[in-house]
Amino acid sequence: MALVEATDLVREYRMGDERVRALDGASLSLDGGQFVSVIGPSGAGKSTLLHILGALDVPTSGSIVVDGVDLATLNDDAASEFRRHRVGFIFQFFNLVPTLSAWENVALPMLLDSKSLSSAKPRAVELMERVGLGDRIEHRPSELSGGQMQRVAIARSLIMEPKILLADEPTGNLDSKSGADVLALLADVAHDQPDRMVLMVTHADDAADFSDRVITVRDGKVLDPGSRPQPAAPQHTAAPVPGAMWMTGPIPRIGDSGRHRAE
Ligand SMILES: Nc1ncnc2c1ncn2[C@@H]1O[C@H](COP(=O)(O)OP(=O)(O)OP(=O)(O)O)[C@@H](O)[C@H]1O
Repeated sequence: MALVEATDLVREYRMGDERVRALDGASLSLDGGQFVSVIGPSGAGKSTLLHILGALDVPTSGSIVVDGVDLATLNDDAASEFRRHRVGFIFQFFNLVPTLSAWENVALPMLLDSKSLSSAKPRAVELMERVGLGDRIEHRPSELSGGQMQRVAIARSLIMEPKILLADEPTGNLDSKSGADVLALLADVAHDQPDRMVLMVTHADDAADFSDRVITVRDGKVLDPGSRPQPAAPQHTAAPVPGAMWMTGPIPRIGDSGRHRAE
């Protein structure tokens, strides 16, 4: 079974007497181990699709199953549990807490899951090293570049070992070099584990260069709904991004540092 199976998703918004169909029968099948870009014109329904995949929103009709969980059946508590443990979110403006250090930002999801700061630290530091920022763990967000802040956000999104990473315009606020580094890191993260995937909504011109698959959304529909694995990200392996030497090696799992998350 695919990691993500969406069938005939409809999301309708009511604005007074008017109805807007943000999604209008969108279907999609996605496998693990892939970096998938979602492109399409403004207002096509890309963000709406991403929100539904991440259990931030529910469809008006249609079915959405992620990692074997039927999201339409979840109550609020179960949806929040699903988001905490199975989904990582990455945003255009990083959403880091300015008063916390970089590693504390990375550890935050574990604190929200009732872990102590001290027990979360080794894992947070491991992930900071994984994204190439082992020498920036005590820096505050204001002391980091945009690209570095986004790498902290990626480390944070990984700390609960999610099955899907959802990124909404993650390079929209970055220069092209930092943006390419972030895209290469996301591709690397997707390829690390066969049961994890990264889905990114983007307008970036070079996104396709790093993606295993590019999906177009138009008028609330997915134009290519099939699951179609393609050769793994040729660009960043064939032609490494300059300065991206930190993008090697598997992401350490929580068990590697002797801790376990509560289920
Ligand atoms: N909360 C809402 N209430 C009413 N209409 C909404 C809401 N959210 C989205 N829409 C409408 O649904 C449609 C799809 O919006 P969506 O944000 O998914 O598009 P998008 O493809 O992500 O666009 P962009 O590339 O500009 O971010 C748009 O017409 C939008 O105005």
